[in-house]
Amino acid sequence: MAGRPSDRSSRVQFDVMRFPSYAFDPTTGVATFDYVLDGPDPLHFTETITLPVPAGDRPAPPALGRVLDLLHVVAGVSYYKVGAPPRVVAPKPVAREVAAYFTAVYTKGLAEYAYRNQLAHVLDLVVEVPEGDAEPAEPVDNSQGRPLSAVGGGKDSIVTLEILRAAGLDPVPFSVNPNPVIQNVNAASGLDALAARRKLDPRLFELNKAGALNGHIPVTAINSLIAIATAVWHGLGPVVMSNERSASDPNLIWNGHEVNHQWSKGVEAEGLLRAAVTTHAGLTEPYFSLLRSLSELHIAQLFARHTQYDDVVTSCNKAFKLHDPTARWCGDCPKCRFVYLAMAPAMPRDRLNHIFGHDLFADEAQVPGFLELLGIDAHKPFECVGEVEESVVALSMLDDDAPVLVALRAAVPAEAWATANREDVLTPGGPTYVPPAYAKILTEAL
Ligand SMILES: CC(=O)N[C@H]1[C@@H](OP(=O)(O)OP(=O)(O)OC[C@H]2O[C@@H](n3ccc(=O)[nH]c3=O)[C@H](O)[C@@H]2O)O[C@H](CO)[C@@H](O)[C@@H]1O[C@H](C)C(=O)N[C@@H](C)C(=O)N[C@@H](CCC(=O)O)C(=O)O
Ligand SMILES: Nc1ncnc2c1ncn2[C@@H]1O[C@H](COP(=O)(O)OP(=O)(O)OP(=O)(O)O)[C@@H](O)[C@H]1O
Repeated sequence: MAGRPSDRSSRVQFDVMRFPSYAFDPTTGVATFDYVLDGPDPLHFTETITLPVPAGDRPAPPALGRVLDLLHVVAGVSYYKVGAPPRVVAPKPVAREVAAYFTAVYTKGLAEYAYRNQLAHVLDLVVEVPEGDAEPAEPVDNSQGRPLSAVGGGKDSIVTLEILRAAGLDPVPFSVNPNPVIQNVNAASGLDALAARRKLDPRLFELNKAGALNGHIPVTAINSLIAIATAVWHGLGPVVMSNERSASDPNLIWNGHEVNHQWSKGVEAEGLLRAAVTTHAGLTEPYFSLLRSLSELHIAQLFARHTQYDDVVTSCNKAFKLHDPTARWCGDCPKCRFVYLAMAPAMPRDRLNHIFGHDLFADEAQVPGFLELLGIDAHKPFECVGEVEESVVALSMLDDDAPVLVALRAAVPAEAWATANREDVLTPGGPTYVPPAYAKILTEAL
């Protein structure tokens, strides 16, 4: 069928998503991943991911190919969402742990997309795996290597980088598509960083412009596998993430399923990814989040110790858009409001306003947005923000009479104050996969 992309994506039914092939060139670091939404009138896509090539002709180890096998399937979510076919068929036989990870990424990772587009079947998908035995992986003991520390430009990864550095672990900063924010954060760290490039198939943007199905994808799962592939090729140790405790909390329940905007940052995704990589690629210590036990409020307090990033740190997601990004904080979105509130108890107001370039507590138009964070009148926004309790505790730690604070104090009901416990929010807790040696340095840093 000919026609504009919208005709093809929004009217044509696709039967199945397939993964025809991928290729990797170790001389350039370029990997190309092919996808097809199959049906009477199929759509083909190719994504290109360029890994940094290690110095000294370091050969690509077998484990690298194994990690790329996983990345091929996981990066397919961007293209799956164009048509949401009822079947997804993985390209080759894999172990149970790997199949479970694939299914979780396509269901839980796409839950917000499914909810917003009312595509209930997406949450019930089971990624099909061809018959046959998965070839076992050779064990690779990577636990003692230099950690690769994923840097996203925001406060959390800065805190991790500084904890690893202070412990003498000589971390290697790493980012996918570092934009000026990330480049400036790396420059402020003074450490030599690695970077990978990721290029979505431009066809996707044409289809989106023409009204194709679209929505949120679990981007941390993709960035994490690119980071693991880079660490493997460069002979580094574990990939260390900065995903916090509250990332595991769902935004809402829909048709009996949890919908979590941050699913691939959560602890369930972390455990499933670790199991998949260990089983399929043999790495003994592939990946963990150092900050998993901490609240955002706690991380903000740790961030406040490091003033050398004040001119560059940026957590606002609008600065990370592929097209027309803001230079830094937009000053008017849930993420800006949440991070501003979380940092406020930890630093003087003029330092906070210098970091943000905005005084959010002076702007009464922001009150409804802050009320949302405080759990009044809405579910947790589909954004990278902490728990309601963290926001209430942060507010309880502020005692000045800025106009927004006065309005918020008056609006928070008595029971919310009573249930928000500062001790709970600022005490590390919950399940983590942090290995003992790293848990020790975290404890020493707190
Ligand atoms: C920057 C951002 O927040 N983007 C979300 C936004 O997309 P938008 O159209 O406003 O801008 P772009 O990100 O430039 O995307 C352009 C189109 O490309 C599609 N796309 C992008 C990346 C990708 O890997 N695959 C893609 O298909 C995208 O759908 C656009 O059509 O709204 C989108 C729809 O809700 C979101 O999906 C975009 O989110 C990005 C993928 C993104 O990087 N978001 C992170 C800042 C983010 O949300 N991180 C979460 C963790 C989520 C997780 O589980 O990993 C967090 O930090 O808590
Ligand atoms: N472009 C990227 N490349 C590599 N890792 C990234 C990238 N963007 C985010 N990450 C990592 O993904 C995880 C989640 O990102 P997130 O944006 O929450 O973290 P952050 O930027 O460190 O802090 P903040 O929550 O303040 O924005 C972090 O471990 C972060 O380091």
